[in-house]
Parts: sequence; structure tokens; C-alpha cells
Amino acid sequence: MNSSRIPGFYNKTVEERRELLANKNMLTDEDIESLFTSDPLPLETADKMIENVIGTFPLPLGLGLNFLINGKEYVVPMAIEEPSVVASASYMAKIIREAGGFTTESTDRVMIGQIQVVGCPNFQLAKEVLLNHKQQLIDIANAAHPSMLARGGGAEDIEVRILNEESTSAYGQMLVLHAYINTCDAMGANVINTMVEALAPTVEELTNGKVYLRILSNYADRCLAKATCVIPPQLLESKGFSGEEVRDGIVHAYEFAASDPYRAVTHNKGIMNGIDPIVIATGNDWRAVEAGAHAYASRYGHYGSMTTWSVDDHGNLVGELELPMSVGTVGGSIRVHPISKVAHSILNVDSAQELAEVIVAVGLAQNLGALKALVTDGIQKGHMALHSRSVAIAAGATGEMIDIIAEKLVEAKEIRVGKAKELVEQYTK
Ligand SMILES: CC(C)(COP(=O)([O-])OP(=O)([O-])OC[C@H]1O[C@@H](n2cnc3c(N)ncnc32)[C@H](O)[C@@H]1OP(=O)([O-])[O-])[C@@H](O)C(=O)NCCC(=O)NCCSC(=O)C[C@@](C)(O)CC(=O)[O-]
Ligand SMILES: NC(=O)C1=CN([C@@H]2O[C@H](COP(=O)(O)OP(=O)(O)OC[C@H]3O[C@@H](n4cnc5c(N)ncnc54)[C@H](OP(=O)(O)O)[C@@H]3O)[C@@H](O)[C@H]2O)C=CC1
Repeated sequence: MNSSRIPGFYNKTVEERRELLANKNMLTDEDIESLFTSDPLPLETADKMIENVIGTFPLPLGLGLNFLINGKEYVVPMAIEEPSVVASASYMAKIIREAGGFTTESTDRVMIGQIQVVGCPNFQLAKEVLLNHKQQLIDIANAAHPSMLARGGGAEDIEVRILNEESTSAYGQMLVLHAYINTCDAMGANVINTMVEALAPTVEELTNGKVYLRILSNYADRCLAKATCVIPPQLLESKGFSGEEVRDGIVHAYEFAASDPYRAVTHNKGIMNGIDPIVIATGNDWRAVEAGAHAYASRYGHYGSMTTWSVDDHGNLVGELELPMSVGTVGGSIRVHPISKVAHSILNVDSAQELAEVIVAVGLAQNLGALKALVTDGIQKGHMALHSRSVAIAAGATGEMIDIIAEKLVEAKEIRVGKAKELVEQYTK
């Protein structure tokens, strides 16, 4: 197993980094070909992926390093436009590996398909009838996609709810059937939608109602992944701040996010800074993950922090992140986008469950990075120093000029495009 600890990786050139991965056998010949080409997503492939294609929209692909999860090393592919995210994830993963690494766990990959039934003459009776035909309904769902059952998944259970029973509106009352479907290593949207569409005629017959919606729920609260880390305070020490001070600051920051939606949204955005890039790089549906994650952050009746941070009896900082994680290692665009194939090669996970667990570990690290910066130097120092290169490019710097202008911006403590334009003008005179 290759170590994910590659000191100085970020000081190398892109070519050197690729060579290093190839030498460590972390890339296949096909991966190398996909990465080294000037056309990573060929237009003819793109044109088959979505509609009205006129081009592609590339994003930087970086590697989150130092991840040790359940004793296994992970190099994490991250596709993102925002500076300092990859650096921060790698830095926090480095601290957490010194503390023994992340521990993760996850539920079975049970997703939910919903069927909405309206106009039942008797909603209670309709519910009873559906529940009495549970096995028949499960069998119909599985007959619609038998291969999922054959690989150990498929429809497993049915639940029925009545919504707005007391409503007097002509549109309010409805019955909702939930089909619980194990989608194995697929995110499963298409499997689920196929199954609920197949169920609809029988559901109408049994309820004497009318079915409108037949679609998966992105609130995948039976498809959860959780990551935990336990960090002794001495590993959190930062210039001018004791480990205990940083630890306590992080717990105070968590309490702020837990109690105030204005802060929670930003706190959680910082978590998604880590989650979205790996979801995108692995070819998964980040809208589905985003929607589920934010809904889960509201499960206690108000929008709160996705993570929890506390201090254990030994004075260690304990972090935890649990989220719905409807991702796959097959299906969707995963085997279609050549760079997503490379990302899977680098990440080296064997199942969707393992992928989900890595993703929440990265989210937890990212939250720690942002909070540690916020409770010490503030976000601008580390983030803006790295952002200075984008500012230089936005001001017209090219080639070797980019790093020179970026350094001058940091020295001047004025990381803004106006200042960068002045510097570019001086440089090119
Ligand atoms: C940026 C750092 C890491 C610098 O932090 P630093 O203390 O200057 O880092 P360092 O130079 O001591 O290096 C420590 C480690 O960081 C990594 N590292 C260091 N530099 C690089 C680099 N160039 N490229 C890749 N990796 C880098 C690398 O792993 C390195 O270890 P090494 O390998 O050298 O042994 C730190 O300031 C930090 O974590 N800041 C937080 C950044 C952040 O959260 N950015 C997100 C954008 S802000 C936002 O959108 C969310 C927010 C903040 O609003 C959420 C919220 O409010 O909660
Ligand atoms: N609300 C939402 O989130 C919606 C999302 N989508 C989109 O749906 C796509 C994801 O759907 P999904 O059903 O996952 O994708 P696909 O239908 O593309 O692929 C999944 C298929 O892969 C096959 N497969 C091979 N090996 C495995 C394995 N080990 N475990 C599970 N399946 C395996 C299965 O087919 P077989 O059994 O025949 O081998 C399975 O049905 C995404 O692109 C998403 O954007 C679509 C609609 C709504």
C-alpha cells in the first residue's frame, strides 16, 4: 500500500507530480494517457453526456494527501476551483494521521423511492391494503430490475405515510409509499425510478387512488456514512496559540454553528468545500449529495452544524461528521468521463460504501481546517496567500509573472485585482 504522505508534493511541477504517481504505480497506462492528453473530455463524449454541447468546462484536479482512514492510506482526487481547499484538507489529514487517523463507518446502501397517491376514497384503508401487500410490492419492484436483487441488493421493504390527513384543501391529502431499495455500488437513481414506476399501476389498483410522482428521494437517511477523529490538543498547537486554546476555539465555533443558521450555512459550506470536489472528481451527482446533506443538517427541527466537535475525558478534541451519502462507484457518468476513471484509480476504493466513508472523512478534515484557521490567524492569511495566484491571473499575469506578482501581493498585504493590475503594469514596462 502506497503511503498518502508525500512531503513536498506541492513544491513539484505538474509533470513531476504525474511522474511520481506513475512511478508509485498509482496510475495505469490508460490513466496516464487520459491525464496527459490536451483533451481530457473529448467533445464527442461530452456531446453524448448532455444536450446542446458547445464545449467542455475544465476544473483543476488536485490531490488531498495524508489521509489515513481505518488504517488504510488514501490519496484523494479533488476537482475544485477554490484555492486553499486542497492544502487545508491535506494539512488537517496530516494532523489527524498523527493522532491515529480517521475512523469511519456506514449503513447499508439503502435508498428511498417515493410514490405519491392522491384521491384515495379512504386513506387509512389504502395504507392498510398496501402494507398487507408488502411482499407482492417488493416482488414487483425487484422484477423490474432483477439484477440488483441477484447481486445482493434490490427492494427490501415498504413503508406508507399519510400526509396532511386533516387538510381541507383539494390538493393537500396524500398517501406516500416509500420503497427501500439497496442499490449496492450504484447511486441508484435510475434503478429506483424504474422500480417505483413499475410499482405505480399496482399501487393505484390497491388504493383506488391516483399516482402522480414516482421518484427517488435525495434525502437518503438510510444511506449514511460517518467519520470520527480524536486529536490530542498538542497536535493543534499553532504559532501564538496553545493546543488547548485552539481546541476550545473549535468547540466554541461548533456551538456557534449549532445554534445559529447564519453561521451554520457558512460552517457547512466549508464542509462541502471538501465533499463536493471528491464527489465531482469521482463522477458522482453533487447536487444529490448537497441536497441530502443540507436536509440532514436540519433533522433536529432547525438548520444546524453538520459536524459536532467536543472534548473527551482526556482533553482530546473529538470531531464527528455523519451525512447521507448517495454516491456510487458504478453508473451515471462514472465510467464515461475519462478523468473520473483516473480519480477512481487514484482513490482505490472497492465499494460505494468505502467511497462514502472517505468522502465524509474529507468533509470532516475540511471543517477542521477552516475552524482552526478561523480561531487562530483568521481565514485570510492562508486562504488569500494561495488565492493571490488567481488574483494575479485575473489581472493579466502570465507564465513566471504569476508567482512573482502573487508574492508581491502577499508582501504588500493587498491581495486584490486592482493592486495586481498595477504590479503587472510595472512588471511589463
Ligand atoms: C492554507 C493552510 C493549509 C496553510 O497553512 P500553513 O500553516 O501555512 O501550512 P504549512 O506551510 O505549515 O503546511 C502544513 C501542511 O499544509 C499543506 N499545505 C500547505 N501549503 C500547501 C500548498 N500550497 N499546497 C498543498 N498543500 C499545502 C501540506 O500538507 C503541509 O504539510 P507538508 O506536506 O509541508 O508537511 C491553512 O491556512 C488552512 O488550512 N487554511 C484554511 C483554508 C480554508 O479553509 N479554505 C477554504 C476557503 S474559505 C471557505 O470557503 C470556508 C469558510 C472558511 O468560510 C468555512 C467556515 O467559515 O467555516
Ligand atoms: N434525483 C436524482 O438524484 C436523480 C439523479 N439521476 C441521475 O442518475 C444517475 C445515477 O443513477 P444510477 O442508477 O446509479 O446509474 P446507472 O443506471 O447509470 O447505473 C447503475 C447500474 O450499474 C449496474 N451495476 C454494475 N455493477 C453494479 C454494482 N456493483 N452495484 C450496483 N449496480 C451495478 C446496475 O445495472 P445492472 O443491474 O443492469 O447491471 C445498475 O443499475 C446519476 O447520473 C444521477 O445524476 C437521475 C434522476 C434523478
